[in-house]
Amino acid sequence: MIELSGIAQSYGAQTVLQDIDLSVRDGEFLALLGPSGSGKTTLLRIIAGLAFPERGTVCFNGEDVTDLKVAQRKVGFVFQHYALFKHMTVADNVGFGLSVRGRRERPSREAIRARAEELLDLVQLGGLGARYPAQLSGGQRQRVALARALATEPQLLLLDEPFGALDAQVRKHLRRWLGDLHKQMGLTTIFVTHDQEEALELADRVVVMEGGRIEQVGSPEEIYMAPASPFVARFVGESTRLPGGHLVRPHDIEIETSGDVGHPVQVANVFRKGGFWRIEAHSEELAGLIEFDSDGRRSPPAAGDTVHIRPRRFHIIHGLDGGAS
Ligand SMILES: Nc1ncnc2c1ncn2[C@@H]1O[C@H](COP(=O)(O)OP(=O)(O)OP(=O)(O)O)[C@@H](O)[C@H]1O
Repeated sequence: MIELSGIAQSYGAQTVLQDIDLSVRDGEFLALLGPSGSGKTTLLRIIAGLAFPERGTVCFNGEDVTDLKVAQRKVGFVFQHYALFKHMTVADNVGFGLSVRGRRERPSREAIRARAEELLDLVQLGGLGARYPAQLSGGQRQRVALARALATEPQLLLLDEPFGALDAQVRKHLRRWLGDLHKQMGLTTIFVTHDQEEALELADRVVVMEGGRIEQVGSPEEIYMAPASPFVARFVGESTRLPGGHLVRPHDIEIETSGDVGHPVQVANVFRKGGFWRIEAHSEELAGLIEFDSDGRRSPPAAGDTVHIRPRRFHIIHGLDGGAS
């Protein structure tokens, strides 16, 4: 169990984190999600022991580790820019954390080699230990970095945008793979992402951050279906504002074909979006465009048409009239 209490950090006049309270359960897969500059990486570095907070405490299993350095915390981490050692083979990269241990704790050379091979199998790179990083693809390199992080048997795994630099396909593939690996190993894992899809798909719980504060902590369903603030509603998933001020998911709006119930809107643009149509429309009551979706198998309304729309009942995001734009 990891417990952060009252964590605060600033750089010069800029407050980067304030009043951060957070508990992470054993075995949990937790996502820190937020826009650029919201403080995710700073928080992760404080949990790792790579940075030290101005105020607040970090506890691992009831022990105060706030002042302990990274090497004393038993954490493994993969940062996007924490590159592999180019001049070392893949196997030596994986075994690095073990080979630099003090003489008493250092396993034998053979044991390190065996452990590296075992971990390379785990990340599905068995047999590639003799290669150099330059002879691997980007996705393979990230898996080596993960194997390297796991080599020292950390009690906690920290990942900072581990797949950020990869193309969308590889990223999606590695995301699934990481989810499976977590299920298999059950290691407490905290990962930073600004990609809501990644957070919602992988995490047991998502921590949404903005401006150095936690806006909401919850399961992916809670975050998506019951956002605690307009910020969360806008940042996680798509939302659109209806006359009356409610925010609604575009796919939860339907066109009312029987009579004149619902809100009359005038269609401005229609786009094909995979299996459905995305429609943008104006309303006399609202500045800005309302977005909603229509079944892709039916022909969509045309620009200039007036249609009546209404939200399907249960998924209105309530109480968010203020602040929405
Ligand atoms: N060492 C530092 N010195 C000064 N300012 C810093 C330092 N590290 C971070 N900051 C500032 O703190 C704020 C939060 O940065 P942080 O990297 O934690 O955000 P983030 O949410 O991880 O963003 P990103 O997704 O862009 O990585 C930013 O405004 C950043 O410029």
